[in-house]
Amino acid sequence: MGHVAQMLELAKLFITRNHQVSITVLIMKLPDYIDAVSGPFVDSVIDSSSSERLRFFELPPVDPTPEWSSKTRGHFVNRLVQTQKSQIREFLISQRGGVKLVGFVVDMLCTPLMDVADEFGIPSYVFFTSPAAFLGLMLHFQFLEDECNEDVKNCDGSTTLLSFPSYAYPVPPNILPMVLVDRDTWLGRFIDFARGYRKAKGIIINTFAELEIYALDAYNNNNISRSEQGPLPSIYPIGPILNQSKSQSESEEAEITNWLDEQPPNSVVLLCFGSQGSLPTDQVKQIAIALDNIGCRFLWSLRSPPQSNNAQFPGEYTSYSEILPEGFLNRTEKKGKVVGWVPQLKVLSHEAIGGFVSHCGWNSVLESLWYGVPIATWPLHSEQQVNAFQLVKEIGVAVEITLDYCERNKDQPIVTAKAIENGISKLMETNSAVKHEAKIMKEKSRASVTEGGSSYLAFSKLINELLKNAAV
Ligand SMILES: O=c1ccn([C@@H]2O[C@H](COP(=O)(O)OP(=O)(O)O[C@H]3O[C@H](CO)[C@@H](O)[C@H](O)[C@H]3O)[C@@H](O)[C@H]2O)c(=O)[nH]1
Repeated sequence: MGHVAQMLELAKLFITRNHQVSITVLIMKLPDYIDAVSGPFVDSVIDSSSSERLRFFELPPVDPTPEWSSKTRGHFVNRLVQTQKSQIREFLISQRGGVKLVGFVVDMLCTPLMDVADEFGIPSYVFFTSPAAFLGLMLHFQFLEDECNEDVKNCDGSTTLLSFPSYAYPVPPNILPMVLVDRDTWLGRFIDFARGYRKAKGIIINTFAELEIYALDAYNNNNISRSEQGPLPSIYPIGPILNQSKSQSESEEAEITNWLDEQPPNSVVLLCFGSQGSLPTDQVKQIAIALDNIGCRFLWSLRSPPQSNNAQFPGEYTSYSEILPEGFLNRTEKKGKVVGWVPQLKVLSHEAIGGFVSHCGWNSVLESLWYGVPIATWPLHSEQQVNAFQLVKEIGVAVEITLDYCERNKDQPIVTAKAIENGISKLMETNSAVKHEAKIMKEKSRASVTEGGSSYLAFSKLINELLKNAAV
């Protein structure tokens, strides 16, 4: 979701900002048992957004296959990429003699598809939906591999802090993304993605200059690369691009917003762990105990483990009493609400929200800062641990519940109710430094996309470059 929604928003931004450009979005839905959230979401976006200048082209899906499991995932992804390449090739052939194709924009995890654009002489641009600091780290992966960096190899056990050009502070090795540790399945693939970034004509990134000063300076000064690798492509920090699409019915949304309307300003803590975020039952219980003890108002988006297929989205329980401590829902009825999916952007915009316990997916971070809501970090997977670290140490808009809760260990440690209570109390303190910083970032994020702001200008530059491609 964190990639699909933003790609669609980027497409909309292109046609709003320029009247010459038109966009075709190529999209392939995955079988429901891999991803049941984005399929219905994409359908609703297609219905509401298609226009003469914004077309959607659905690539036929790869056969549903029994191959999908954590062991065979790599093989499945290879097959997926090969299928997509041949389908995109056919699509491009069908466009010959029609409009001039000025650019091919690929998601940050789809760069192998750039080969097809190369065959047709179309310049490729990468759309990077994670922070610029993480882009720097990805571009650094190859060195770590080449140098067989022992600290990184043993990062689960090591405590030696590691310096990376795109992070302002040395990084504890145990928070590095799983892909660096899982050498057999993922590292090679991520190094390949990063090779794609170097080959691209430009990297469009969903961040803004004022938020990631350190990482963007490191990139622009070419500190991330080695001289033999040549200069990096132009980078376009054009964010924040926010997920404006609706993924719920009016009545489902209203149930939540009506409840928020009844709460005092800045009194409610939102807990939401992203589109895929689910936690083990024991962990859910600890959160409930913390909320019970702390007595703070809360809105909790509670999703079940992905293997369950209960409700509209896998990841929702049919009954919360299955999992929550006895009597919890009754005891907290007046001050708390437990739901499945939340209309997150709308919720964050509500004056009742005073803080956000988040998995630190980058879109959630940008959405929170857009409304000046401070964050308590609870990263789960992907690059979320390093995002959390950056938010706490460098940007100063978040307090830490945990920085290293992750899927890396089979025996996942449970964060105790006490630690959760401490984190939420700090988050909800009035006049705290993180609240203040989040408010400042709200102003900066809005200024960046207003005419003349840093992201506005970066987007103008991108469009000008695309139009120059049209002239070639
Ligand atoms: O109940 C929910 C849950 C999620 N969302 C929306 O779904 C999106 C989630 O995006 P994000 O916060 O980035 O989380 P993920 O979907 O987990 O994003 C993936 O992609 C991100 C961008 O690359 C990475 O930063 C994350 O680590 C990776 O997990 C956001 O727009 C949310 O507003 C809702 O509206 N309601």
